[in-house]
Amino acid sequence: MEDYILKVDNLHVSFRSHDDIGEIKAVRGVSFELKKGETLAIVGESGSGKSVTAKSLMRLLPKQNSMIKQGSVIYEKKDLLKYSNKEMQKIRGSEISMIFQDPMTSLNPTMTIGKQIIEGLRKHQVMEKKEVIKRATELLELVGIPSPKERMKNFPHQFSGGMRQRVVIAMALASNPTVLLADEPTTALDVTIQAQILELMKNLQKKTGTAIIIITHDLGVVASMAQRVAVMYAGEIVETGTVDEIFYEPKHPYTIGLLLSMPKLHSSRSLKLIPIPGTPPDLGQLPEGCAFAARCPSVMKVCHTFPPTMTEVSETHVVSCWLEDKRATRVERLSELGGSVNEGKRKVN
Ligand SMILES: Nc1ncnc2c1ncn2[C@@H]1O[C@H](COP(=O)(O)OP(=O)(O)OP(=O)(O)O)[C@@H](O)[C@H]1O
Repeated sequence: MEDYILKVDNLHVSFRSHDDIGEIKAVRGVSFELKKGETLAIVGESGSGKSVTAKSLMRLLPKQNSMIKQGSVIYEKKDLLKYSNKEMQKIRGSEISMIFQDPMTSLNPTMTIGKQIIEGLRKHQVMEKKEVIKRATELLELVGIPSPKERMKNFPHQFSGGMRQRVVIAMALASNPTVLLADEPTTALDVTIQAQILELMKNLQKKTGTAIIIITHDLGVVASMAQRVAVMYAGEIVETGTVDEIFYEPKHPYTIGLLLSMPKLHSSRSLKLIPIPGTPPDLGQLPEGCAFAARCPSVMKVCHTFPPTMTEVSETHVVSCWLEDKRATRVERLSELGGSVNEGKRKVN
């Protein structure tokens, strides 16, 4: 029996460029599985395609300039990419919910919080008025809003940023979704509130068994929330593994660079943060070989010519890098994180 709830296979998403002649390849062959009740983190630099991936699953991409070119998103044995808009509307917000970085994206500023939650509940279930009000109040209580009955009468601007995000979580979880997509849900919040919101999401997940995809560039969030991590670079997943595999045995030079450039994991002040030199490639003019080659401290000749394919490191750990590919001759491995490989030994069969 399949133990995944969602399976994304070879997803390709492009945008038409502003001048209307080029193609921006924002997502290029993304594949992953989400298991029941687990949390998968998608990490990567800004512009690596994390949000576009999540929005594709929800079919929330802008219609005017985006194209899902290839791939499938299997949920409940059916491909969501083949659903009609009407069918998708039924799934969205009920079986699959999404939380965005800015809670105001999901809230209507002109409607009271109570009315919005009630409308959300009624969209997906037939409920008596009294029952629906009771459920809405319970939801606000569940996410830690004090005096929920009174707060139902307030408008979004009468809540703080953290409280608004709690309301959005309450709305997203109102229908007990099987999958929750959380796109940078705590980025806009201060550290204490961030910790509270993450704790809240974890507790709710324990109760409901919801599987979560969390998009973040904060490795502290990954460590506290996720069991597995997918690392994205220039529209591709370059490495996937358990949190321990990614944090303690990263294989892709980009993952290593990402870990070294992030402050959250360094408890000791003496450790210097090392930014990844260079910038990601233009998604409208991608290089022939590996998209990371131009920035890679361990680059080999082959990397500039042929794109790498996925190599299995363990049952749970895969990486798309020539350094791990048996077809490339053995190269001197990085002696320490961030070190560079001896240029003279970079030869490929
Ligand atoms: N509406 C759009 N129109 C044109 N191109 C877009 C659009 N949205 C995204 N893109 C392209 O897709 C790329 C990936 O964007 P995406 O929002 O998925 O990045 P991200 O990894 O989520 O970054 P961030 O962490 O900053 O949110 C962008 O660099 C951009 O080139």
